[in-house]
Amino acid sequence: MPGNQLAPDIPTDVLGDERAHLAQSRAALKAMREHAQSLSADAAGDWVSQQILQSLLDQRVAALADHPDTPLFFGRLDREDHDDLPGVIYVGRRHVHDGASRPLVIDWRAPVSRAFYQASPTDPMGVVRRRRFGYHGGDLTAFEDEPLNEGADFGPSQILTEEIERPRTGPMRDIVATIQPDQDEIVRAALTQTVCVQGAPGTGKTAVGLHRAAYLLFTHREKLARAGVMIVGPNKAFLSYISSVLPALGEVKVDQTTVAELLGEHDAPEDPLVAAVKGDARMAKVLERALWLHIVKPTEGLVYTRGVHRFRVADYEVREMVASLRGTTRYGPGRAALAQRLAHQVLVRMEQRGDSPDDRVQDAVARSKPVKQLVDSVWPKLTPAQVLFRLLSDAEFLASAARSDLSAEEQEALLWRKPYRSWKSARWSAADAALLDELADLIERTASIGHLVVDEAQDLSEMQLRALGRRCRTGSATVLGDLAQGTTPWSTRSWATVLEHLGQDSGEVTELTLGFRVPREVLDYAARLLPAIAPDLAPPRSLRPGQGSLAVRQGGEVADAVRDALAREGSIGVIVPDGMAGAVSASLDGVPHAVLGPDSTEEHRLLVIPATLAKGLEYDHVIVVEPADIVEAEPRGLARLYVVLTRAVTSLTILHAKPLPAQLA
Ligand SMILES: Nc1ncnc2c1ncn2[C@@H]1O[C@H](COP(=O)(O)OP(=O)(O)OP(=O)(O)O)[C@@H](O)[C@H]1O
Repeated sequence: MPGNQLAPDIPTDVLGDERAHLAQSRAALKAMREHAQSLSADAAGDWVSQQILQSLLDQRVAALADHPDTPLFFGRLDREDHDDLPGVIYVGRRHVHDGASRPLVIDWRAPVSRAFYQASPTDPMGVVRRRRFGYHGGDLTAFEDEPLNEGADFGPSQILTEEIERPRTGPMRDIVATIQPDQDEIVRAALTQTVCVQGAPGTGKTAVGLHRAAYLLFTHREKLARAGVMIVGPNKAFLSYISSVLPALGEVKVDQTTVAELLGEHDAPEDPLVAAVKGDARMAKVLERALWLHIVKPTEGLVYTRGVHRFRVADYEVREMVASLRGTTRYGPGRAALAQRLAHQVLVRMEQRGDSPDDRVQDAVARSKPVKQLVDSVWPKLTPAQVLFRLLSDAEFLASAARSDLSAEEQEALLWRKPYRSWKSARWSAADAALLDELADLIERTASIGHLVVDEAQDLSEMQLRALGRRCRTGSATVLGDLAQGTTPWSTRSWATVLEHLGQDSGEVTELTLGFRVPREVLDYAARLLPAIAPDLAPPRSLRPGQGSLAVRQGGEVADAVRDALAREGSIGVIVPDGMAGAVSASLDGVPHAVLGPDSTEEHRLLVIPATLAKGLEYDHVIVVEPADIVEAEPRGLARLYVVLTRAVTSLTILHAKPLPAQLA
């Protein structure tokens, strides 16, 4: 029996039977949806409960929508029959059952579906035969059978090959039908396990991160519905590119955001060297000291008057209270605690006089004017902006906060050349945003969510990682990235360091090594840059041979290369040095296209892409203009070029007038 069977030589009655099962499943899903629509929220007692129930019912109805352009299932397992589960299982995007609660399709995330991704001739996991379906629109068009009980290996799946060779149009699609065993391991790792994935370009890191979010939401629905799941990507254009994947998997309640959106959209320009100091984790200690330096040693006690009586708390007692609170609480709650302790001491005095005040009296004393005045003078109310403003404008204050943690040169670099007049008029940089966030957390605890997925994590500063780490302090994270694609002044060289600053030291580092995007010829060419940018990484491997996918032309015109690409199928990205975007766009006069911006969300078949925005994206045909200028433009220009050269799915054309960088020549 052949390992693979594909249309057109398949027995049509097999496909006919499978189509009948699909039709039956569709009808059952329709009935499930109609049933959900018929349920009323009126049963809930009060108005608020009715609204909540109605919203849950609406979500349920939306989740039961049938998408006519994808079939309800993409795989089938025929199992050895020695448990309670059905002998035949159809694996799809969601559960579907008939009127008698008999499962017709089982969610890909259910434990029993795992064998669809993991079973192999050496470990069949109770599966006799795995069937994968090919489809066009919503219709089944082919199938491929793998007998798993015969011990023989059956080469690469043609359905997978067709899926990854398919021309790309529009936003990223889910990969649920073709998740590979090593990817599946990551997707299904336990919720408590933080996973860090190092992977060469196109190995599916982003795809895996998104599917992991969907898997966790399914498996721990109740917990994560409460605690929340968040995806953090490099910019809005990237988020727009990945935005359809989770909704297609039925998950609509996941926050997808950028670091800038999360920490505050501050963008005052800044010297990269200054940004690098601000991004260093040593700043955490400096900020902590800067905040607590605002506490003033109490020199006076408290006098509280009630009627004709005066109650005193001596200055040394106030000093003791402040000393005992310092370091045991965050700054904000510390203020409230000091007020309560002062009030408590007043109550003790009242009791010593023979009064018997209750808790309400203590609260009233804590809120009274003399207590507030004393707390404000000793433990002043502060905002993050006030503290950072002082730190960046007052050399003496910076020196006392920095101690020996920052060198004199580093302190000098941190101080604003032209200080702002007040914290209210200060303009903050992206690096400042992480410092403000650190201070905010020192003042009041940041709430933690259940699970955080961080993409392109190699580009985050230590302080940004700390900011993200706080947001999953009591949860876990999926950290995705590629050390070779680090382009910021602070890009990391080690995942252990990333996990440490994220506060997830026990995270497990794993690697994806097989590329699904970039043709081998292109990937091998780009990998010539690796010894210069990430000498410790092994060269990436590609699943796709892609003969003839690479063209390097000296003196070629962009318009000609674009015309050739337009004659073929699929999307086209013209990636240019940032400064050339306008000129290249002008040279395409009359050819419909758009220039990608950091906030772009519309779709275009032909895009001009500034090199610094290309990260994470992919196009069928990529035209890279003037690599030497891309390298020249920034300190980690070679890494930027590596990113740019690895965006192509089908073809890469390089146009250059200047000599190519030595590594590529
Ligand atoms: N198992 C798979 N089956 C089909 N397609 C896949 C699979 N894994 C990844 N892909 C596809 O490969 C392409 C690259 O995936 P993805 O963008 O997730 O890679 P990445 O590792 O994040 O790349 P980069 O480092 O360049 O950002 C995407 O089109 C994705 O859909």
